[in-house]
Amino acid sequence: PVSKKAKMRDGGTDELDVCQQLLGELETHQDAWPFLKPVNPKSVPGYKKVVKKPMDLSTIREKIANKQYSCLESFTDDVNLVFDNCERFNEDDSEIGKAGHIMRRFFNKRRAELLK
Ligand SMILES: Cn1cc(C(=O)NCCCNC(=O)c2ccc(F)cc2)ccc1=O
Repeated sequence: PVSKKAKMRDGGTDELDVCQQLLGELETHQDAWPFLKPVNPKSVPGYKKVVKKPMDLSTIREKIANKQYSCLESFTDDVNLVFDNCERFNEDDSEIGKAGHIMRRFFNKRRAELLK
């Protein structure tokens, strides 16, 4: 496979490669289940009022496909939005709250590794 160093040859495509690599790893993580699809406001009372900017991994996948991310930073902002929304709405010691913390730590670790 392409070496990590080569990944950071030039801005554009390489950053997009890193986004796709990271998103794939988030989607297949065992604790990703709360974040795979948009939260259904009908089945989660209060969510619509509390969470002003909903975001989830399938929406991020769609945005990548539609070339809506200009750089790794704009992609990172949406990933962080997923986990910030989660912290806002869920107790830290709840199942979904714990999954959010695990997934955020995993994302930050893998992003740092891929940028080395
Ligand atoms: C991020 N967030 C999610 C929920 C939530 O209830 N989300 C639906 C989870 C139900 N989804 C599954 O159980 C599932 C999904 C995919 C899969 F492959 C297996 C199981 C509530 C508050 C909140 O802040």
